[in-house]
Amino acid sequence: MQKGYLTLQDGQQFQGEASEDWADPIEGEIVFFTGMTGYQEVLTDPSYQDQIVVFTYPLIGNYGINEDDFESSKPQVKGVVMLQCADTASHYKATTSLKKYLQKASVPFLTAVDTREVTKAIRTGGTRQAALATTPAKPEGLPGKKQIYQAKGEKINTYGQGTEHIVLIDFGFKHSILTRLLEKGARVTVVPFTEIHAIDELNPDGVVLSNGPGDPKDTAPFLPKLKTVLESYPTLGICLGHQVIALTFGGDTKKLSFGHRGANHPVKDLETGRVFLTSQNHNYVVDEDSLENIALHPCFTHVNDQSVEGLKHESLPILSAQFHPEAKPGPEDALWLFDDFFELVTTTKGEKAYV
Ligand SMILES: NC(=O)CC[C@H](N)C(=O)O
Repeated sequence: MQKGYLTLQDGQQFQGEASEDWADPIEGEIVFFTGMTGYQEVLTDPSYQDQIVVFTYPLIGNYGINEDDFESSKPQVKGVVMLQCADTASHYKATTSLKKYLQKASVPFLTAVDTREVTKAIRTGGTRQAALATTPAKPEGLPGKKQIYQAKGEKINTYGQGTEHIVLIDFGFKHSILTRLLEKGARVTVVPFTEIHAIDELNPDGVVLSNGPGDPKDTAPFLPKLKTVLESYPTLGICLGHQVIALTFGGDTKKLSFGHRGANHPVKDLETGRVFLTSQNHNYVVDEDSLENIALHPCFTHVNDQSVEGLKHESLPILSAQFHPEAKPGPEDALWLFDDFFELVTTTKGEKAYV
């Protein structure tokens, strides 16, 4: 068993055991996820691209990896830090163990790390650059700078046969968003955000802006076209998609110190006062002060830190959520957001009033 080291940008170091057949140091932005389960969805969610994920739950991997819970075709994380990782996959659906899955995909991981201490360090000093290596090594890169999703070369694809035609703009979408839209009976065309100019030819009944990695402000070159899309079709924005909607209408985003990543984040609906639990994974939030003189208004807020969790447009059929209504991993308490969106789609269908 070879030793492994996690070193944070400020020099704090944590020792553990390194995964086999791995020698090259890696660097990434270190973040922590607090859910007890859901590691497969986390590892394959493109929003985690280039990040090193620390799982705060002490035992990870006990139900293995299955064929149903992939959010994309491969692990997207740069590295993984755990206290204990199960060698055996104890679930009837498991097709491989977590360790074998990560090793096969050449994703380095550390075990036997005091993940509680690492999490405290991230909570105190914030999300930042870190290195994983088999010898003590300080990260060289700049803290937290990631690129938005590299969608180059990806094609426009249509799924399902439904009557409502939804265009899902892909900033690095989770498969479960597509699945939820198909479950609602939609026909869904996935369009890489770099191909957003093609949207009008597709004549959609509604548009969904997906989640995705990186700083939402890096989408700036696409915002002028996005504005015409938002003014033309009922739209639902999820996570990065929500942040991008705010930016399009002149709002601003800011970075949280250590983000929200877990499966039990309480969110309040400002209209009804109702609180529901949500699945979350983000570093950035919409800056509430930036919304004062624009046509978007907060409709949901985070109960723990009062950050903006959702927006509604005052006259256009636009709805957005910072949390993940599709869940995966996490509670399905907010699935109704898709119903609200489809209501916007069906009530405005055929109306050319704002087209
Ligand atoms: N899940 C997401 O879409 C994340 C959005 C953005 N990359 C953030 O970290 O805030």
